[in-house]
Amino acid sequence: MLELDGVGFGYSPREWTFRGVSFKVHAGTATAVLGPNGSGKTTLVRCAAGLLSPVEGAVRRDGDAGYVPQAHGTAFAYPALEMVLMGRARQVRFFRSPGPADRAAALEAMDRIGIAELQDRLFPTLSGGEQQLVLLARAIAAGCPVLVLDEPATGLDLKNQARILTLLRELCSDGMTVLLSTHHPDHALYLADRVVLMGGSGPTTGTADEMLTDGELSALYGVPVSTVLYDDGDTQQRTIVVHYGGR
Ligand SMILES: Nc1ncnc2c1ncn2[C@@H]1O[C@H](COP(=O)(O)OP(=O)(O)OP(=O)(O)O)[C@@H](O)[C@H]1O
Repeated sequence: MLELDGVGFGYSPREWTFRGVSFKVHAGTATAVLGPNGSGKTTLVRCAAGLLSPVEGAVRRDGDAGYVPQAHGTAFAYPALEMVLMGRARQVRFFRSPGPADRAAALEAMDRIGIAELQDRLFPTLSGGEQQLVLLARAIAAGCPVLVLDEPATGLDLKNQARILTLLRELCSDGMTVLLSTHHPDHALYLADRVVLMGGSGPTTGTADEMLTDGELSALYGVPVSTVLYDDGDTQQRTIVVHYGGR
């Protein structure tokens, strides 16, 4: 479980990035944070993960949160497996090196995401999408009950986006609490029970079904958006169509 209660944050004393954010993510469910560039999604998920302290309000979690940042360059040329092993830091006692169980957990996480073959590659030599997958494996290897992800699909090709969405659904089925920010309303429609919409007149929360409507999405992004149904195996799934304008 992850709960935000009246959370407000500002990078400077006189300016709020957002105020009054309240929502609860139950174990076994996912909540998606959506909004335009600069609306405060990264700031909000960093508050939720405990990486930023709210100026007001409270964040409550069942336990530690695994955090997946947007892929970023690092000065340290560690092999990918060592990057994933860093996720095990909580399990490794002071002055000890990671043991066989930690290596097994790291490899299992890489295998689950389908990137075991990258284990010996130096992290900075990986593509942006491959780095993103390694950072996800690191958070999964940590074994935390709460997973917070900042735009996890950014830089991923369509197959890897599908792989991550399927994996996140599986993790929810395993009982994990998932909060993610995303620029993909279709990913929120696929994955999330509830959404937080940033921007406009301030953050609003509700179920994905009631919030992700043509009207709300068009207003949120300032461009006409329609939701449409498609057959996805045995189920019908909603996705979005953006009206770019005819030529
Ligand atoms: N370290 C910082 N110091 C000062 N202002 C910051 C800092 N980080 C972000 N901001 C500002 O806070 C606001 C929210 O930024 P944030 O990165 O949370 O938005 P976002 O919705 O994640 O954006 P994007 O979709 O572009 O990634 C922006 O106006 C940004 O310029």
